[in-house]
Amino acid sequence: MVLAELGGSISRALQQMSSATVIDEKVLNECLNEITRALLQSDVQFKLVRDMQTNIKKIVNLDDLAAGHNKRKIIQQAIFNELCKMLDPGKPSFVPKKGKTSVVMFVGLQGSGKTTTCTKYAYYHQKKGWKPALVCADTFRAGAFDQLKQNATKAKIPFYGSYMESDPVKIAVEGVERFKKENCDLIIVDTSGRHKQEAALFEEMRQVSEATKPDLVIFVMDSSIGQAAFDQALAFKQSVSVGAVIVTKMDGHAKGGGALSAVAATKSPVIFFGTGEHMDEFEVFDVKPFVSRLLGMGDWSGFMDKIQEVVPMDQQPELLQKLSEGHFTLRIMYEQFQNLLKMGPIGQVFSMLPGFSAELMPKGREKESQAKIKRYMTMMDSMTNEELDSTNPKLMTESRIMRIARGSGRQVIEVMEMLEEYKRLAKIWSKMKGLKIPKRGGMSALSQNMNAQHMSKVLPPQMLKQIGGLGGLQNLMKQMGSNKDMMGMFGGGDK
Ligand SMILES: Nc1nc2c(ncn2[C@@H]2O[C@H](COP(=O)(O)OP(=O)(O)OP(=O)(O)O)[C@@H](O)[C@H]2O)c(=O)[nH]1
Repeated sequence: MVLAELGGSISRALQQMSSATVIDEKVLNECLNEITRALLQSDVQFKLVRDMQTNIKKIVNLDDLAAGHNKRKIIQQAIFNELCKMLDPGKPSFVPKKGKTSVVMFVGLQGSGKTTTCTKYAYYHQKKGWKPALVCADTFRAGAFDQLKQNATKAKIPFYGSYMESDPVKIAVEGVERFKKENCDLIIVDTSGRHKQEAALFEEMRQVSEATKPDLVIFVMDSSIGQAAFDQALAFKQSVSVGAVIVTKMDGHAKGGGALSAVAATKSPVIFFGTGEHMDEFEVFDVKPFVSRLLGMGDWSGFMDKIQEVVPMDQQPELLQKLSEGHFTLRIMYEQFQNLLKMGPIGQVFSMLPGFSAELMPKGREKESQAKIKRYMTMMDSMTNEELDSTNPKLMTESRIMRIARGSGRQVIEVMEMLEEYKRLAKIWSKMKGLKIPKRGGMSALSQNMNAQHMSKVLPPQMLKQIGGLGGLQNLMKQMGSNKDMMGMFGGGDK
């Protein structure tokens, strides 16, 4: 069962239970069985699911359920807490410090996405001002060095490897030494994989680890390996001292359950997850937002974080001011498109919003939307400053439209379509007029000042429908406001 479906199945099971007139043990058991089935289909290990069922039964008090309390919420909260508990190994992983040399070794089976993930990890830190370096100690797979070299060159990250040397330990040691001398603060060692767990692989891991003495060993796991996750993770943990997990390929038909099993097997936290083949399709793993997404509840804080990431802090007050004035120009639209493109795949961003499932923005359509945005921006590049900064649509005369089309090599009809899109957005923005702007806290503070009315006006209609209209949105926001844990989930509480 893919992630987006799990939330739906759990919601249905809860709905059925809350519509029963009397909630007795039998009804509760049926509901929990239904949820158990959904979790198993999402690849959560059988033993974990069984323990969770037992725990929930202990927590949920039947008398509370009968006394007119919100049964759904009580059980949903219990499931939420249990899943969070499963993903929390109780101790944090080693965290490298900027400016101080750390060696991080990556291990995992062939094809798990290890090499790709090494570069993503390096790139993520490089963007934050670190000085990372990559060492290719994978001498088993022909082409592994070329792949790492290509990725590293693209991201302008120094790398080390050899076409001639066949001893992975020797390469690893040489690479680490060289980058220590060059004062790199994050030395990443990519190791060999094998198609399956075999003694030779584990022996090689042990030797590389012994020789390079990594501060952290990261186990990379493909999220689509299903119920095999627990045993695979355990096998690696028994050979090298795995201290953290990265789960890859969480996009598309990913099942999230494997992550829970990997944590249980390695007693180490998941620290990042991969959501695509590109360098920036990589996210910090945060337990509460992840579980919230697993249960189809959205990840408001992740969405706001993305916005924080792409709208520079110094531009935020200005943008918020314009937002509150309902003053929307083509230039603002251009800047917002730029920000949107920086955010990465649009579907990935929208899937973080509560109630918005990935199904609404299928993979193929994302590319289409991005291409459209880029097309619009090319047309706007042919506009004058006056046109970009005006809110007066009358400036856009027929001859100007034809000129813009010619200048950007597009059809007149496409320019008109872009202007229609501008009008549609301007209308949405005009409804934001009068929104109270918080003095501090930028975008995330603003999100807490929005009321359901404001939100309903800016959300795409399709999405609003999915949440259950204005009523559904009000409920959702009430939940966000009335429950401390839920607040944490959506970024409003003391997470
Ligand atoms: N969709 C998707 N594909 C990914 C992700 N991470 C890696 N891949 C793809 O998975 C394939 C295997 O990735 P590699 O990085 O070559 O795998 P590896 O584990 O290093 O393989 P070995 O070097 O042989 O051990 C490549 O086609 C990657 O582009 C991800 O998060 N999502």
